[in-house]
Amino acid sequence: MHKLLVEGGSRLRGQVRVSGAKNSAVALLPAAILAESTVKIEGLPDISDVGILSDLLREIGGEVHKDGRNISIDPSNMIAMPLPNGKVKKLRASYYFMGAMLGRFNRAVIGLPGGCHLGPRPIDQHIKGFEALGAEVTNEQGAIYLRAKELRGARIYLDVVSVGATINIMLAAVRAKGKTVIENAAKEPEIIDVATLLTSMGAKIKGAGTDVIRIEGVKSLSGCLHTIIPDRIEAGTYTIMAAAQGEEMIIDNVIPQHLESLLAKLREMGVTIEENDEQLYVKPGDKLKAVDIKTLVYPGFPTDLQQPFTSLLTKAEGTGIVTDTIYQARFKHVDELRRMNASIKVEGGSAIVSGPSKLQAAKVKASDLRAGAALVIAGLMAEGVTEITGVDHIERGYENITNKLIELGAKVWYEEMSDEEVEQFQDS
Ligand SMILES: CC(=O)N[C@H]1[C@@H](OP(=O)(O)OP(=O)(O)OC[C@H]2O[C@@H](n3ccc(=O)[nH]c3=O)[C@H](O)[C@@H]2O)O[C@H](CO)[C@@H](O)[C@@H]1O
Ligand SMILES: C=C(OP(=O)(O)O)C(=O)O
Repeated sequence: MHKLLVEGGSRLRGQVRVSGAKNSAVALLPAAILAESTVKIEGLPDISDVGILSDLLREIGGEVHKDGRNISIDPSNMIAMPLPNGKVKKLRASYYFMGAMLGRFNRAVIGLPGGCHLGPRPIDQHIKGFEALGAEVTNEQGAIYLRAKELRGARIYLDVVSVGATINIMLAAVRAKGKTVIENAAKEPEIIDVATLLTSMGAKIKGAGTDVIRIEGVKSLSGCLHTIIPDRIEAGTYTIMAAAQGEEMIIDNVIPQHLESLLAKLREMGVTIEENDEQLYVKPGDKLKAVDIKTLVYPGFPTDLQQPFTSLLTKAEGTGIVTDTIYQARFKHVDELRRMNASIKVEGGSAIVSGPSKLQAAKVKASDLRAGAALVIAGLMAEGVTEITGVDHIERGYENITNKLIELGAKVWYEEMSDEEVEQFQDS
């Protein structure tokens, strides 16, 4: 087991290239189950979630060949193999095997998903959708059993706007008989990306990216070639880093429109940001001004950037209030930032950050993926060498973060943890 060390103080400069979007990749891979010939996806991020999903596709009989960032998946010999345990528990997106396998085989057995612990993460809306399409769904000893004689299109109103439920219902509905309408659908760019792949496979989908998605079921889907969109959360993380500790930075391979809510907030703080088609140029002002943020569904401020943004606020002058309306308990990073001398309290579902604080290095733990990103940003700003454990969370979503940071002039490296440190980590 290793830990990540971050020596604070270096100013970052230069260019960083953003990888393919994790939250697209993790849906595009299971979507390939629905095809009858080879699906090729280009530009995948090299992260552990992608590795695990590729293994799961192999477990059910897929022929998966990975060549750097490109993958080819031949689903023709796949079978409805139950996946009640094991790797499915390691990530959130294994739930997409439910929709995709149901869509292809009319049945599936999938263990309840893992992923970041952000408070309760129910999947009732996914199940509501599968049932509306005609599946019988039971939870037996922590695994979801889905069975249908035949899937039939339906009108489904989501009680909660959910990225996962929207995509999962799309996956199950594209080969169902007749028309499906998903109302109150999520509008995240990753949903459009998945709909684009499915459409290239022959699916009939209208309205992805709006809150009403209409799907006309087709009998079969074929292989295709798809290029993934850039990761707006990775891009946002480096943009926040640039605001926190950059001299001048270019964030490359970005769709700036995907980050409007973040860019607006950074500009309000006094950060200079210029945009072109694929890049952001970021230069922090002499002083940063505190702002409030409230996370919302897309195109609102993304919950996945809330934790990194909280680290940035410790450097700003004044008080900033961070409210997460998607995951009210997504504040595990706050205790760790306080160990680093940040002045933050959590009150009534908001974190109140008073700045500026001179951060000090400390031994801290990444409790989840974006908490890890928040601690890396804090470590870059802090005096001394910050030691971050829980690195596997960070590796779920950030490709090659150390190399990318070193290229920007940061001093970061991995070290093997001692037996005593591993024990302490496991007990904490
Ligand atoms: C793999 C993936 O894409 N993960 C993203 C996805 O997670 P995920 O798809 O799990 O998140 P959702 O959009 O489903 O969750 C949004 C909100 O709806 C609630 N909810 C969701 C489903 C459900 O059946 N019932 C229910 O109550 C959740 O508890 C949460 O409060 O969107 C989140 C919100 O943008 C991001 O933080 C995650 O990075
Ligand atoms: C919460 C996240 O991921 P997941 O849904 O995969 O746990 C995230 O990407 O910030």
